[in-house]
Amino acid sequence: MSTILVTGGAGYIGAHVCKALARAGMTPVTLDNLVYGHERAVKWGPFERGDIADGDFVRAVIARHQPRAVIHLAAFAYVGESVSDPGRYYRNNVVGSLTLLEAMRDLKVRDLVFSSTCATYGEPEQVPITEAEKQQPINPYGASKLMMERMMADFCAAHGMRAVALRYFNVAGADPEGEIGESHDPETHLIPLVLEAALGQREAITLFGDDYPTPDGSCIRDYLHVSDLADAHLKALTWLGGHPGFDAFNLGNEQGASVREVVETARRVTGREIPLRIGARRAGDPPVLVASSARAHQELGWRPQLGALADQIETAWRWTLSQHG
Ligand SMILES: NC(=O)c1ccc[n+]([C@@H]2O[C@H](COP(=O)([O-])OP(=O)(O)OC[C@H]3O[C@@H](n4cnc5c(N)ncnc54)[C@H](O)[C@@H]3O)[C@@H](O)[C@H]2O)c1
Ligand SMILES: O=c1ccn([C@@H]2O[C@H](COP(=O)(O)OP(=O)(O)O[C@H]3O[C@H](CO)[C@@H](O)[C@H](O)[C@H]3O)[C@@H](O)[C@H]2O)c(=O)[nH]1
Repeated sequence: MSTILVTGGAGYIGAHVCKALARAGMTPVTLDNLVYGHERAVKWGPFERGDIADGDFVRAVIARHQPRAVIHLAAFAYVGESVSDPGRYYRNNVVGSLTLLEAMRDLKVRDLVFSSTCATYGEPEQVPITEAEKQQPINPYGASKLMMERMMADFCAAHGMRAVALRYFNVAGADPEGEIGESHDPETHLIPLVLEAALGQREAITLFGDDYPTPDGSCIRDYLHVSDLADAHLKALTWLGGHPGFDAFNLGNEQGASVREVVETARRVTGREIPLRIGARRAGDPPVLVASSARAHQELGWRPQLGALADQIETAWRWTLSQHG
């Protein structure tokens, strides 16, 4: 059986990746320090609690489990916080990732799939965004992810590694079978906050800026279901086998939805009231981020199945109800 080390496997996306790996007959080994993750989400394969920045620990985990590849999701991912506390982001996402890369180099684990982000593009010149777009991040979170991409490319060139950066757009929804979902504390993502408002746990949702250059004035994002995203990791692992060096893929649905549209869709799906207040813009938010995933379709043979925003919100709503309902 093939063993895959999954850093951040106790987190939202990582747990869905572990489930997909197990379903495909592989053994995921979760490495997570639980700073944001949950031990109860580690349901498939062994759990190693610790920090990616602890080189001795990472080396011991690799020596013990002999993974054939690493999927690296462990990171801090709050855009707003990265603007107010950049050191926290560079330390965890850059220094921590470098420690992991060095451990892989030392123990000769060649293959790496990395959680990157469309935030590495900053404010794109062309939408939909292809991989050819210039990477000019406008917040430290995006910059920290871009730095890791550069380190990966250099390690591939110097040490014969094979690595792929998956540049996710906005990840949404929950496991359609209801086993896992999104449970962040603090929660900053739009859809879970909207659903908390639908549940009555939060008075209203604040719209961060209604004066963007978009048709309804609110920011547009490309929402991708977390199970579709998990599937792309499996496809990327297979693809790496025949492709030495570094490469990157944009992963999205190629459709934009505005914040107002997300709220409207959630009202329809839940049948509940969701009060909306207009607030100020949030620092570091580009107006429009929509993917071109043509390369991922062609090269990886990946196609999202849950493209409709209403379906994505529906899975998240069922998860929310199961946790709080
Ligand atoms: N959620 C999104 O929309 C989105 C979009 C683009 C990229 N990403 C990236 O995907 C990855 C996963 O995101 P998520 O939404 O699942 O976040 P998450 O916070 O739920 O998961 C991250 C996990 O990493 C762990 N972790 C953090 N630092 C660690 C460290 N130093 N050592 C060990 N474990 C550590 C946390 O405990 C957590 O379980 C992140 O790298 C994020 O940047 C997320
Ligand atoms: O209470 C809220 C929360 C969010 N938003 C807006 O909703 C949109 C989506 O915000 P959010 O769900 O916080 O996602 P992003 O800030 O777009 O960031 C996510 O998506 C990025 C890729 O686009 C990833 O890199 C990040 O890790 C991930 O957190 C943005 O325009 C926000 O300004 C609001 O108006 N009100």
